[in-house]
Amino acid sequence: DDPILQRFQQYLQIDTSHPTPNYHQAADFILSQAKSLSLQSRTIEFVKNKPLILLKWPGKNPNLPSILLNSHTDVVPVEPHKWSHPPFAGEISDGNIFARGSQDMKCVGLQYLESIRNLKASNFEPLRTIYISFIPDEEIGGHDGADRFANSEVFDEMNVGIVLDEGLASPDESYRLFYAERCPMWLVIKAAGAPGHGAKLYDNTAMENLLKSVEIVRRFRAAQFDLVKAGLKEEGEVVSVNMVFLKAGTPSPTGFVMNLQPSEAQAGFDIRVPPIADQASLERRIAEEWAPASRNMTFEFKQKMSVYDKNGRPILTAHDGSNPWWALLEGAIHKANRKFGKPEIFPASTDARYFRLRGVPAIGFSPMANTHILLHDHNEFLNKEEYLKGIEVYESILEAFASFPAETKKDEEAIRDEL
Ligand code: MET
Ligand SMILES: [Zn+2]
Ligand SMILES: [Zn+2]
Repeated sequence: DDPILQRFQQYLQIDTSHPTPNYHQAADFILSQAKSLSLQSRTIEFVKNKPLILLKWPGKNPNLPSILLNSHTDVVPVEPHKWSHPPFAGEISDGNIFARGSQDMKCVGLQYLESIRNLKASNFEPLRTIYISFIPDEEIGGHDGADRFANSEVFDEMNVGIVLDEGLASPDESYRLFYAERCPMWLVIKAAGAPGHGAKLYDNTAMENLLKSVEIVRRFRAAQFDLVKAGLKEEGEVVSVNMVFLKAGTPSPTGFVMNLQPSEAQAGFDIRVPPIADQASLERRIAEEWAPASRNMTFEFKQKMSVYDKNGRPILTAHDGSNPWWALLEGAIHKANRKFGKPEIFPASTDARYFRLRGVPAIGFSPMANTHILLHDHNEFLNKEEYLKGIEVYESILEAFASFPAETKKDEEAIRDEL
């Protein structure tokens, strides 16, 4: 009956899973929390019925670039019957809190707020303004969420100097820190071919055309995976390709027509491309080898983002001496008696890329050590001690970030503009 855990459970109990996330209920909950914390709040609907909640804790020097703590309110769907605990109850069993979103990423959203609650209770006053955003639609690409937000006047006026966004759990004792992420390319390839009798052997059927491609894609996948298995590359440094659907056949009332070779077949792939990869050559490979017109194939992208910014530079956040926030973050984690690994490229995708694209440094971090990676999996859970420890860690981070005096280039510019 710890009120901190009860608040986390309350948030987890709101079903914000796609395709029908209950965003309004989540918004009401966040707003009630903001009220209890005396934070300023506003609700912005860049797209109707997709509220974004923006909270603000004003700093003593409002001219300094601010800190943005970002999280998404939506979660991926569940197959409830495959869960050992109901996915929207937030039940605690053996000290583990079970729910969709317990790792990805309702934990982080509420840890931000709980750390602010503690800092306020200790009379901490931030030098820099702290914003906390709760954003819709991350799990379906962020187009009506972070993309709109990062490109809005609201965002410009916030003068954000650093964004914190989600990371990944770590099975060992070291937290993981992310300076970049792979970009999604969701590819559908389609094969066409002459239909015919199920008993006839002939060339150029849709199924054969598709399977040749699937074989080629699988070879590429294996080669990339081998680099990781051999320890030559990290997970986030290779191109991942996974087949996520196969669709073909002529439906019948009892299943599929068995003596007819279909005239169309398609397959879908979730591809993730690191910012250090040659995306253009991958696209050529897709057009020439994975879906060649010569084999009666076509392709389309359901989602595609460039790994480069408008100047052709890979989208990443500096993690060397040129980015003082990185050292501050490491120092703050250290001060909270936790360890961290070397900077990584996030293997999936997050909203952070939209902020990085605007030239704002963004670090991916979810304070979950000693934790199985269960995001998007059945029985997602987070240990309650680990959750509580994360709150402490954010206190340490916010103390460091919000007290950071004017030393970055952007700070100097802000102060010069003011004079
Ligand atoms: N965060 C989700 C993922 O990585 C959605 C990203 S949008 C393509 O799958
Ligand atoms: Zn997430
Ligand atoms: Zn996710």
